[in-house]
Amino acid sequence: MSSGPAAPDWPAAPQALPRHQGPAEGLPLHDSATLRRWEAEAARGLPPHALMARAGAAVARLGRALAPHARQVWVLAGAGNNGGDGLVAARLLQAAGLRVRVWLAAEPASGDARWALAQARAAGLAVLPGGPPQPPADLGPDDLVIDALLGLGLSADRAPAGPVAAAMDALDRLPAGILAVDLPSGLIADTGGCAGRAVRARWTLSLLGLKPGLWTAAGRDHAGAIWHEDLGAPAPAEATTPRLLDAPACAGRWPQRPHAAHKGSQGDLWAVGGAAGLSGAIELAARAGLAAGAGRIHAVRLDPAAAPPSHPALMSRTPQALQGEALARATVVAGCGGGAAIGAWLPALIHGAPRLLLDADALNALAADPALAQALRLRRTSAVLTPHPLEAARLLGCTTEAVQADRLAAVRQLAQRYGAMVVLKGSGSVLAAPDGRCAINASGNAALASGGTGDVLAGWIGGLWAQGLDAWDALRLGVWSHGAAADAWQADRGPGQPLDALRLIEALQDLPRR
Ligand SMILES: NC(=O)C1=CN([C@@H]2O[C@H](COP(=O)(O)OP(=O)(O)OC[C@H]3O[C@@H](n4cnc5c(N)ncnc54)[C@H](OP(=O)(O)O)[C@@H]3O)[C@@H](O)[C@H]2O)[C@@H](O)CC1
Ligand SMILES: Nc1ncnc2c1ncn2[C@@H]1O[C@H](COP(=O)(O)OP(=O)(O)O)[C@@H](O)[C@H]1O
Ligand SMILES: [K+]
Repeated sequence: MSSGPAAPDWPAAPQALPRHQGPAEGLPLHDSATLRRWEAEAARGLPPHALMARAGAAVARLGRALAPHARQVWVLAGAGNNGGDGLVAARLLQAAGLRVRVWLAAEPASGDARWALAQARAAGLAVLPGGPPQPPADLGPDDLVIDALLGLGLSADRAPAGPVAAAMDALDRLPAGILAVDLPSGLIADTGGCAGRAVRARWTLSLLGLKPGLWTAAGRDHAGAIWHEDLGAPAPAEATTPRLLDAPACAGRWPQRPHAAHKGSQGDLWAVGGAAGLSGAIELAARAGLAAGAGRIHAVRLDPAAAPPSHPALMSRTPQALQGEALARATVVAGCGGGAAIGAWLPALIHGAPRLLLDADALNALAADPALAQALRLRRTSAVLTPHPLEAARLLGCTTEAVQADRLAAVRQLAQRYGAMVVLKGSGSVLAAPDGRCAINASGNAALASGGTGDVLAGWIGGLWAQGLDAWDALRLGVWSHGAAADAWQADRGPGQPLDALRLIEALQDLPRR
């Protein structure tokens, strides 16, 4: 082995997520500008190349742990520092006795990466820049591939072309597991979008900080299992950084149910919607509120011709019943299957309901009527909005593509514009409050992509909120546990199994409350 830095002095093994011991509000997720500042500050206090040496060593060590039966490793390195990390890992893996081949996109430009290349060559690795990316012919499923093509320095506005694109093509066709260095190449750290395309990794080792884009939009499909290595560099304090919403961040947040609890002490949930032909949505929301543990559940049908709820524990109500004392005590979930009729009831609900969640057609009514939006902003108590991307686009007056291109920006804008707490649903749901708090949900999967699961979410959050949680806690816990129930379902049955809305309610009931 060459005379590189002496044994790299990283402090701890990379951390697997989500088994972390993070802060109660969730692990911080850092944007790329903060990561760049963090990197520069850390580098100032360390000998030359130390950060890259630590990063490469962490990649090598994790690679060996994840692919313990690998006999050979193929490292694809770009010309930037991401490639430099890959070159360090290549050298260390070779020193550990593995057969290592390296493909390098081009001669590196930065001092750190040039140093890593020189070290790799001195260790006897044949690394010539360019040339077609040819995987080793006998690369097998137990072997390891390291994606060190592009990291934080990705230019998001151009799709990879030339040699890097050819390397990505080669990565698409491999039998072996891919470990992405810092980010799956092509994934945009801040948004989870792709610069035209991105590598699909089996694992990603996120360096220094965790990036929001690993958890939302396309991130979940490309990052695989996410690991973290902070390189021993203390994180900058960023009060408004989005937080990762995962099991540890929700532990101990469930509503309490004292021994002497009775239905009157566990809150009144009113689910308002149920236009003709859409009564299933209101029933799903009401059943989810019941499963969440709310004391009394009232299902309000806006159209008397709509079918009454079929579950015997649900009380069927007319909209006129929701006023006076009843309204003043109510947690109201409005809009599931509401049709156009919900609009007429919103002024009274916005004015009178102390806890109000708007979903589906209530959101469409809100988007169409500036007076409702103004009334919502003037409310003195919390409101929650639960749009999917199309509803969010209507509320913001933009396209769904614009919402999805930067989900964090969209949800923050919604929270500001409507003075409400908002969850923008979809793969990696993002949450924001008007005071700047923000989170990305780590749970959930495509089993939820079926009609009615959003109605369940609305009723489930409402049912938790009705039991005395504050609005942000109810929203966080509701969104995370909704996804966690789908994860538990999928863990039992394997991926690809859809989860219908009624089964989802059962899965929510089965979820341990810890
Ligand atoms: N910061 C940290 O936390 C730490 C950083 N570290 C590591 O450094 C990484 C960041 O390194 P970085 O800044 O050198 O950028 P990087 O990701 O290698 O990309 C630049 C290269 O990609 C190319 N390229 C860009 N866009 C492209 C596109 N669309 N399509 C095709 N090519 C494109 C670009 O080419 P060019 O624009 O010059 O043509 C250039 O060659 C970071 O992710 C982590 O791994 C650790 O060592 C220590 C802690
Ligand atoms: N691919 C996915 N990954 C994670 N969650 C998903 C996925 N697809 C859908 N969901 C979740 O399922 C729910 C669907 O809500 P919504 O689109 O309002 O459905 P509906 O209106 O039919 O009830 C949301 O909570 C959303 O976050
Ligand atoms: K990478």
